[in-house]
Amino acid sequence: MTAIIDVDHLSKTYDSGTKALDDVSLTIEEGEIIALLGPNGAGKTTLISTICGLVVPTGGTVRVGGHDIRTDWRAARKMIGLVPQEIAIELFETVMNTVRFTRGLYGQRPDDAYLEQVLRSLTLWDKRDSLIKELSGGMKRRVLIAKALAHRPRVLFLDEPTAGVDVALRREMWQVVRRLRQEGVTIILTTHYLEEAEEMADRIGVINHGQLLLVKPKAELMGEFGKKRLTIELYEPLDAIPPEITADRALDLSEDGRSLGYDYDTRAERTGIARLLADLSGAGIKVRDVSTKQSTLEEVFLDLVDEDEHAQEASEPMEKTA
Ligand SMILES: Nc1ncnc2c1ncn2[C@@H]1O[C@H](COP(=O)(O)OP(=O)(O)OP(=O)(O)O)[C@@H](O)[C@H]1O
Repeated sequence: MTAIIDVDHLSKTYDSGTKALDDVSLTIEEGEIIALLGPNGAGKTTLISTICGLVVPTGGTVRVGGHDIRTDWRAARKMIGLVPQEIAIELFETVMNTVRFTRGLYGQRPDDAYLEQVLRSLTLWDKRDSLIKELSGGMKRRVLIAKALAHRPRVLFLDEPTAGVDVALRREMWQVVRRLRQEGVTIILTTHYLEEAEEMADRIGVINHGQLLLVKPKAELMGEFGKKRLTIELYEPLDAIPPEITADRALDLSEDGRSLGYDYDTRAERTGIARLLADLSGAGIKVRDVSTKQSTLEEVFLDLVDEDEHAQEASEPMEKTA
């Protein structure tokens, strides 16, 4: 695969003094779907807006298809489509005219055959002559995608594509995005829905305080940071875990004393499960059932952000309490 976007040591400090991006470097391969996760105010929109040339960086460079977004912005922008967070479109215009107009804005020749293909792929073709104000919220969102695709970009940015959208519509949007990827469009999306990233992304980037904490293939992220929890149900309740069992293990006993919880790292060469079960048996503790649960992306994400918060706190100078 070849890199279509190359972000190198990008920084942005707004005039207000807010440091929204702090030395972000990121390479995005052609044809992938990458999800950017981060809490409110982490810098996701700023990163997208800077790559799209809407926000001027205070440091670093961005190249899109080899074109620098500042010195060669016309060529860079042609390759990009942006679906913004807010629905802001002319309500008294038809769907078809809306996308035609956007194509014109990019200085491209009319190409109704291509726009028909776009509207069909977004199941908007039947609505081509409807006014935007007559459409449902989900259809309006799809018009935003159609607009972003009107000039045939190779990279599509989706800023929280399903914020405030119901579950059925969210799944529909996911299908739309997958279809676009099949057509070869590279997709960068920001989301607050971990399920969305888990469902769709090839790679996941986590942003906090303007810094890119990591970017990893989804499977690797889940495997590397994922922990598993083993639950051991007991025949007889325990008042406390015998000391010879606790040893140096991360074990906990449920309130009713009927089950033991054991957290282990999926990366570890030895999980210690066999030894734990042997020790339980040796102590005469009979096991009724065992089950395991893999941590979700949500838990992995919260752990990462939490770790970063602690690291930030530790690096901040202590306030004087005079
Ligand atoms: N135009 C602006 N002027 C000044 N500060 C801004 C501007 N836009 C964003 N910020 C600040 O920069 C930081 C990053 O904001 P940004 O919108 O990029 O975060 P985000 O991760 O997209 O957040 P959310 O998930 O809430 O959309 C925040 O502290 C925000 O208040």
